[in-house]
Amino acid sequence: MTRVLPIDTSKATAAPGARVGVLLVNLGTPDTADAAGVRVYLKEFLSDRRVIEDQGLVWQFVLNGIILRKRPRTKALDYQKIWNTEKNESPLKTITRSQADKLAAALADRTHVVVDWAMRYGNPSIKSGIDALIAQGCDRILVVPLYPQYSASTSATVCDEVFRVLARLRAQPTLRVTPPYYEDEAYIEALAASIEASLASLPFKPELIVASFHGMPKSYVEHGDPYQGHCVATTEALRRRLGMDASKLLLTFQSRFGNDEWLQPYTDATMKRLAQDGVRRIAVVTPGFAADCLETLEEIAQENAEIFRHNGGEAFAAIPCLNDSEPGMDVIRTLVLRELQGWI
Ligand SMILES: C=CC1=C(C)c2cc3[nH]c(cc4nc(cc5[nH]c(cc1n2)c(C)c5CCC(=O)O)C(CCC(=O)O)=C4C)c(C)c3C=C
Ligand SMILES: [Fe+2]
Ligand SMILES: [Fe+2]
Repeated sequence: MTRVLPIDTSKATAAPGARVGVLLVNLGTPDTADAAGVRVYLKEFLSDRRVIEDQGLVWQFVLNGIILRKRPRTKALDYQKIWNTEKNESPLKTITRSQADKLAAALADRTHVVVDWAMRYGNPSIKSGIDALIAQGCDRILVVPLYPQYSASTSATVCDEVFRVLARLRAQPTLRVTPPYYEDEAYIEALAASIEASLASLPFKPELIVASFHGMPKSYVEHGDPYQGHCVATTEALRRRLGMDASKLLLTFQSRFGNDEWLQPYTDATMKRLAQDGVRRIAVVTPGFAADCLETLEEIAQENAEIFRHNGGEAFAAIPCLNDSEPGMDVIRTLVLRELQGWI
């Protein structure tokens, strides 16, 4: 008996040609800054087993009965504070698109390279990105998860989704995925340059700098996720490059979600403690985010600034992420060109 693969050939037939596709991928964000948009986004995000590892009945009840009833409304208000009203989209989308445009411009002399971008959750989806690259004749694709530090909840889930899309294709493109770049020279150099430039432009001199990374449940690391080690390696490399010790460049973890213990020290508790201990002027850098987003523009620059000031702090600066800046694009370009070797 002939076995027929259940393959979707509607859009994804490869055009003849030998082009190389580069797909930048970041986490994802709601399509609209209202409760309905945030609900759709959170439902997809928090139903991912890579993010919430125990998707059992208790979680189904908590997610559908509690979180998705309340959180979309409160988070929509947060998104409204940072929304790009000109483009009517989340900053994460604006910045990721610009990173892709600038990378395409930098690779313009390689006419057979096509650059596109996608979001792991929401839009534009990874499927639409891969379909578009294949439709332009790409038979090789380099996927670039925009996370300097690897974690299963971010980098691995990008690969999961890419492989789900490829699983439906008869004529699959050849695939490469960029590795985490948590201590690459270009990345550390770009972070250091951006910190030095920000410090030089501030109207005050911070007594210390806090490097705040997105947190995760401690148990994920105990089960083998290398994320914490990557964050430590980035921070230590930055300390060496800036000539600062652990008392001048602190490492913290933000964005705790739920009641489990997450990686410590927590950013918000550190803000409170520092201010109460008499620190008056600080700067916060967020090296784990390739682009500014809700977690940097609202949680750090607004919420944590407020916690610091409320407890006696006087001056707080949130240093922008590398985004599509010259040093930021240097990181992405260097990574992509290195991983495209042999293909271009
Ligand atoms: C268990 C939950 C979560 C884990 C683990 C997690 C890891 C993780 N996340 C990022 C990057 C981003 N997260 C963002 C938002 C966000 N993250 C979680 C939960 C977990 N993240 C939630 C529920 C949300 C949505 C906001 C909220 O409801 O609080 C974002 C911002 C997206 C945006 O729209 O701007 C980013 C980016 C990393 C790097 C990471 C790795 C440990
Ligand atoms: Fe997150
Ligand atoms: Fe947050």
